[in-house]
Amino acid sequence: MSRHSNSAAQKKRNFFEAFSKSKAPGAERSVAKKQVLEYAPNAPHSRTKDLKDDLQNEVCFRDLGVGPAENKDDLDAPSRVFEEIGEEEEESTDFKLALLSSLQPSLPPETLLELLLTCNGSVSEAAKLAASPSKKQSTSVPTQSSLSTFLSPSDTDSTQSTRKIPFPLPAIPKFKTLHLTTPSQVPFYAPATLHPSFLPSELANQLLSECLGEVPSFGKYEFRLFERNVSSPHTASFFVKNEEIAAQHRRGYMYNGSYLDDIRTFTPTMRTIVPLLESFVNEQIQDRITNVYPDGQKLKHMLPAGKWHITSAFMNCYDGAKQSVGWHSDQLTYLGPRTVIASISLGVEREFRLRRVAPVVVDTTVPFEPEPDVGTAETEGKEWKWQPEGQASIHLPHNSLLIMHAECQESWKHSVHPANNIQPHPVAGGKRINITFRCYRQSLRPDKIPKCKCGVGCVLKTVQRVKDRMGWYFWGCQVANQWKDDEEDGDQETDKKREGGCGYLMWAKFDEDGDPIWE
Ligand SMILES: O=C(O)CCC(=O)C(=O)O
Ligand SMILES: [Fe+2]
Repeated sequence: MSRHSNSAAQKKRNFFEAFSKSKAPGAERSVAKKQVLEYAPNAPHSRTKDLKDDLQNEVCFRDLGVGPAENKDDLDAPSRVFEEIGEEEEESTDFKLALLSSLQPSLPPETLLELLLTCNGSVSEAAKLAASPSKKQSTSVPTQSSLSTFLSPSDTDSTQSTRKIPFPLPAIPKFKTLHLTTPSQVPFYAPATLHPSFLPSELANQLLSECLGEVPSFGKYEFRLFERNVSSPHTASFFVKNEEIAAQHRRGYMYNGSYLDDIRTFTPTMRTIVPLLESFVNEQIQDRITNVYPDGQKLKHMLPAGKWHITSAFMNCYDGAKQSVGWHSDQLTYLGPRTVIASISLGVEREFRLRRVAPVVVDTTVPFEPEPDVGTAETEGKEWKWQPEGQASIHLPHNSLLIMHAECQESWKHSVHPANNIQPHPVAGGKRINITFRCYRQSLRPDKIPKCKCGVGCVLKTVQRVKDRMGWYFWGCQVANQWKDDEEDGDQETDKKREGGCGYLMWAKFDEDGDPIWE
């Protein structure tokens, strides 16, 4: 049974934050017939330049290319690990493990493997990490431990905690993957906070067990990209906090033109951890306002401090090393601008990547004019040209909490990278479970959101690639990203219209606290 239905086409599947608990009957068959592509983050890059593509290209293929190696001395953070994209996996893992073992003979193989994974396969960096003082004190590492347990206090805290986090963040050189190996490094290179082990361990294990009970009935995201049906290489489902919110969702929450009709309520442990999350996340938001954002003020459109609360969550399951999620930013339709998302990881440790794709825009009511000294954009005459950047890589162990802060969805994209190897988790086996807890706004309920000319609820997005409009919000038609079923073939005119949608676009305005202003 599909999680989406639509009065016109019950079986349509959606993109963006589309969710399906289980596949539609016959989905496998239609997938094969229609040449469904599995959306892979490493697929060839397709650069888009205009607003139409901003609308259609929510998933941004990884912006890779062969370019000159950057000078590693350009950046001066000693504990950072850079790797050239494309240099990974030149030797087999066994070979690397043997090499690492010869450099660090006192460490057990599982420790060496975790080090190697954490360092994305770099033997030299893994050896450096293994040689750090706190590492030498302990030769056995608990399964799925955070990398922070390897590091001496000087690696984790003393240097970083006294430094001010820059805003906006400095650019990561293009073609580089910057491995952030300790939680304290994270906010210096990505708009995020990492807690390496958030819940009491019993509670985390209980949550994991409940989630593992849910995942067998999850389905893949299915959507349309560049006129082809595509399915995401992982499974997911959607949850809301209580029945009252579920009832609201059943009355019309849409994702790419279809109603979300299969909604689960939080499991008992999800409910238990809501207050813990809300209090920690609000604390972190306040800390960021005080210490990071300009003039100690919240960013325009952010919820006031203390107001972040959980209404809903996506639960994702990555079964095995190769399951992943491609580059995307989360759909803002019901979240509104400058949203904060709290993401808990359970089971197998996987690599989460973040890449800035647009300048950080603070005031979106006037045409964007970046400050000359931010180092995140460069000018040619009067035109601001966005420079492609490299990416930050954050390894998310069991029970870690990653907070994506308010600038994350508008200016950055994120992905879960396919892994070469994973270390199986004693309970989850090869699976990683991820729950992204979200705060939907009452002011952005479905009945308040504009409809496009196709009669379908609009999607809210940010302009990320069009000069002079960078950071502007718009309501747009999302029909082009609807999964197209077989039975829609035949009438060429109708098919053509469905394929491209109606092209509806309306600029979106929000007040200081991010609630919509309708004119
Ligand atoms: O699995 C993750 O860490 C990220 C999931 C995600 O990006 C999403 O649910 O939108
Ligand atoms: Fe996401």
